Amino acid sequence: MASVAEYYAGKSVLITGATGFMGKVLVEKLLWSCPEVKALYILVRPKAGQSMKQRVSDMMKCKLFDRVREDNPDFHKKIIPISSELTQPGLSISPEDVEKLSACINIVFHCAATIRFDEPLKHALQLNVIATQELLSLAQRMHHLEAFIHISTAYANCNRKHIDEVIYPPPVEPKKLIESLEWMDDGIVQDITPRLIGDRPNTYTYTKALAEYVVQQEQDKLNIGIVRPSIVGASWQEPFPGWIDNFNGPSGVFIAAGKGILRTMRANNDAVADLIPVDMVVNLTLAAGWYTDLEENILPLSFRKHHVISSFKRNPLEQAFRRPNANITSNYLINQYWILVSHKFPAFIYDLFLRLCGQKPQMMRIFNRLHKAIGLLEYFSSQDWEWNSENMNMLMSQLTPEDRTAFNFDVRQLNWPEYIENYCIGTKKYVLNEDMSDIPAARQHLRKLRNIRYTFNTVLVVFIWRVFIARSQMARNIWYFVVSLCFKFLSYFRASSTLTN
Ligand SMILES: CCCCCCCCCCCCCCCC(=O)SCCNC(=O)CCNC(=O)[C@H](O)C(C)(C)COP(=O)(O)OP(=O)(O)OC[C@H]1O[C@@H](n2cnc3c(N)ncnc32)[C@H](O)[C@@H]1OP(=O)(O)O
Ligand SMILES: NC(=O)C1=CN([C@@H]2O[C@H](COP(=O)(O)OP(=O)(O)OC[C@H]3O[C@@H](n4cnc5c(N)ncnc54)[C@H](OP(=O)(O)O)[C@@H]3O)[C@@H](O)[C@H]2O)C=CC1
Repeated sequence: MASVAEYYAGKSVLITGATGFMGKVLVEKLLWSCPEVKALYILVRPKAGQSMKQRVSDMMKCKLFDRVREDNPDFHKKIIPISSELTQPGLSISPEDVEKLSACINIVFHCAATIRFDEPLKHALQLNVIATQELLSLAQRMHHLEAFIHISTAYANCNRKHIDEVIYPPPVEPKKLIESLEWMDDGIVQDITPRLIGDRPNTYTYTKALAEYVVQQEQDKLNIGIVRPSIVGASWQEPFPGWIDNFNGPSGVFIAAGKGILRTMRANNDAVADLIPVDMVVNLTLAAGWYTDLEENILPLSFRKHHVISSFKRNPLEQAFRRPNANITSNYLINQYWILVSHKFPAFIYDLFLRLCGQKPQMMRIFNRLHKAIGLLEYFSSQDWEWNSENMNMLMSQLTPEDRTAFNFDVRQLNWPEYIENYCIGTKKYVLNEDMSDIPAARQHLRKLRNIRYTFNTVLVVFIWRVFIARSQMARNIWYFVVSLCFKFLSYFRASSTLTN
């Protein structure tokens, strides 16, 4: 059997979602590790006033492509953008482009999706399900297609506790749902969405489950592979440690914790996050494409510990609101208590301070957004799942020793503390665009915050003393009782230590 790089040599690959987080890393890795790949056709839409060409050209200037650029300054010649809006009929690909793709594509990687948890059902269905159907129809017209790899999510079946490497029956027949939603206006769809998604937490996981079923329906006609990554995080090693470019999933949580905004979160302490580095997911995806005869190919990975706070204390973010420190609890009431004491109260005080300085209050607004985001993630951080991963182990065993290094997806090799440290540094450098040379100033800022906290606590104690103790006889009695008890304990301790000596 050919090595992975040999397999991709001379092949034309079609990628959807290439401008996204995972798509970019996939494009880079293909160019780097499979330099003989013939062409990468990427489906791109114009966005935010930028033309498709401009977007692709900006993407290729990104630091992510540094090593590829150094190795081959003409690498962009292999990337062929195809204009496509996936929510439009026929994916709005021109007839000429359809012809071109039908004639040359060997492998399809379908990464595009809406991953928002609050996406209206109609839109999530349009992009995650209908567009997948359209892409499968296009794939069937491709004369030389060898594999169709669909990126799903390990949470597509999160309504189950144990998830096997199978496609479960869909919650509803996708065709029927599409037909019924067609005539409904957005208001009605919004009203019935909770009933439709049932025991799934959001439209994302619901539509991803439907998409898997839609893909499976074509398994007799195409070589299908489905990859189910769990929570995709910053890169582990490639192209360099810590690459991340968005606030999704854990990244937003990490940043909020690093900025000292997030001080409490509801999570199951025994199963913090099923995190997997993006480069491992990409390696796995490329290996899945190489192993084309596979019927289903479902590959979840998991992670349980976080070292976020200590990492941010070593490498602080600029202008933190408070010192990083987060309480993780599975208890609803304790969490609500900390939200009040550590989120809302400091936000209120800070906004009051801003108002007094004649500025616009902003902290409450930031916390409201944070609570919305954390609330949406809570379902995933508070539960534990068991995933079967036999196919992943089997795939690993099929790789040559060289490929096991070049396309490594063995999560056991990860040094998690080191990975999380690089992840946190990555959020600082690539998401927030902060300079590493500012770290001494950021540390100084944290020291200042610590001193402010000490001063604040002292003032608070004196205040409580004045208000509650100094004015009430009963409080004074309790206070004297506590002090005398401490005094007696100290005397006893001193006497007994003298006796021992
Ligand atoms: C202490 C250690 C604990 C460790 C413990 C970790 C446990 C961590 C468990 C995670 C568990 C995940 C499980 C995923 C499982 C999948 O399958 S991964 C798929 C992941 N998908 C996501 O994560 C998407 C979730 N995000 C969303 O749905 C939406 O962003 C939200 C949360 C509803 C917010 O929507 P919104 O209010 O409309 O805001 P949005 O338009 O997204 O963003 C507005 C702006 O704020 C920025 N922004 C977004 N989020 C943030 C943020 N958190 N902070 C600052 N700015 C932000 C955006 O970049 C954007 O900037 P502009 O582009 O406007 O300049
Ligand atoms: N991130 C994660 O933690 C996880 C992700 N996944 C799956 O991995 C895949 C990739 O996720 P990720 O890279 O994080 O997502 P991103 O949101 O970063 O990327 C989504 C991609 O889809 C494209 N896209 C969205 N809407 C359209 C449209 N209407 N027409 C054309 N293209 C469109 C986006 O293009 P544009 O730039 O134009 O918006 C972008 O390239 C998804 O299928 C997701 O379900 C699975 C598990 C976890």
